[in-house]
Amino acid sequence: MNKSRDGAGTRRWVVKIGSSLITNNGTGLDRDAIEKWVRQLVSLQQGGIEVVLVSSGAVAEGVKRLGLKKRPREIHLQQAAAAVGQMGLIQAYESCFQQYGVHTAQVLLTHDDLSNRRRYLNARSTLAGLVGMQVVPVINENDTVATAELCFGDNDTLGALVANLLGADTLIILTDQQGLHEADPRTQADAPLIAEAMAEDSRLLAMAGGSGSLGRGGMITKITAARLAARSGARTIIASGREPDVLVRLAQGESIGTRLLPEKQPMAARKQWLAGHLKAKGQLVIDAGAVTVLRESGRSLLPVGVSAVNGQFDRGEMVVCVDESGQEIARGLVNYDSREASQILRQSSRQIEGILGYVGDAEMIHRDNLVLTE
Ligand SMILES: Nc1ncnc2c1ncn2[C@@H]1O[C@H](COP(=O)(O)OP(=O)(O)O)[C@@H](O)[C@H]1O
Ligand SMILES: N[C@@H](CCC(=O)OP(=O)(O)O)C(=O)O
Repeated sequence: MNKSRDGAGTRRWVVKIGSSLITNNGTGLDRDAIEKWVRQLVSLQQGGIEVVLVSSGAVAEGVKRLGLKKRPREIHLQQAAAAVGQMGLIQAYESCFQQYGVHTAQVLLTHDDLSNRRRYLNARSTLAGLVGMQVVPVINENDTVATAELCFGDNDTLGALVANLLGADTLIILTDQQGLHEADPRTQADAPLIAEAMAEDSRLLAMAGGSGSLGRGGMITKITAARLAARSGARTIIASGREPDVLVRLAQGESIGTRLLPEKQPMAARKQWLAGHLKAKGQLVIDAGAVTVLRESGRSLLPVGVSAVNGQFDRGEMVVCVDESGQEIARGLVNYDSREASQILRQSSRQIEGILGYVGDAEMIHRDNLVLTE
């Protein structure tokens, strides 16, 4: 088996910690448990794995801080509790990571942030910048602005969308059960654990029940998240966050919990997603040198290779790259809007700042966001 599929050689992991797990019997945060996960996350990072954390717990901590008896039913009060509790959640992670000299960054996202093309690229660049500097992003849903229609509804989905965004190879969902069982262990204690399945396996959803009292998604959203993560080639592991050294052991390739596998490897899947799911908004005409570089070396498209810009598009939208005879060569997510692209075409990347007045990306389209037309 490919090493990167088996834990030890894996490069980028999104680890999601659920509400049911992070609370101490429903009363605020379980700081001892947070300490343990942080120690493991630092050890993964030291082992060369880029780590991004998606953590729930804001509402649970807010409920405790506000002295409420239980999670309020009204959405606006849940949002208020989340705003209060997020302070404690971030404080807990920040202080634990600081013991190891590791910086953390608070990132609050909504679904809208990741479906809007410009914000998608911005979120991607910021998160990639953070992990590149060995900072651990601690992501949560932006509950203050996420309304019922807009919100992720659960952080499992958020974890999967972040895995898509960053091209992560693994999404780990830590929860309060050993993994996905053939039936909800709360109602059927002896239901066997599923060790491995394809994320798309249609039998899985029938096994999943709803959430416990604290979480929102239950197993249904974890399976849906695994399917979403698989679209960009990430495998998902659902495991118990109470299992000693669970993250470290997973990184060593130990089989713990439930593995839900994608059909395709990350890069192939991401490119298929790019090619198939987005509508092209404009066109870049590229010169013969750029055609060769794209086709033969798989490199990024630089402004210097662009000879004309057709149509109107925003940063982050899909554009088609054609050669000077109009034949399609590739398509990809463009780093500049059509007005900026027209200003910097045929220019070297070093000149972008002088022309636009700010430092943007060196590439017109980064190679990770570019798909060659067959
Ligand atoms: N088939 C299943 N296997 C395991 N757990 C299940 C299953 N169906 C439903 N569940 C429930 O899902 C819960 C975990 O989901 P949830 O409460 O949303 O957790 P989290 O807050 O970690 O996301 C478990 O406590 C369990 O009772
Ligand atoms: N943003 C909320 C999300 C909670 C949530 O959906 O939790 P989970 O059951 O872990 O998917 C919080 O931090 O409390």
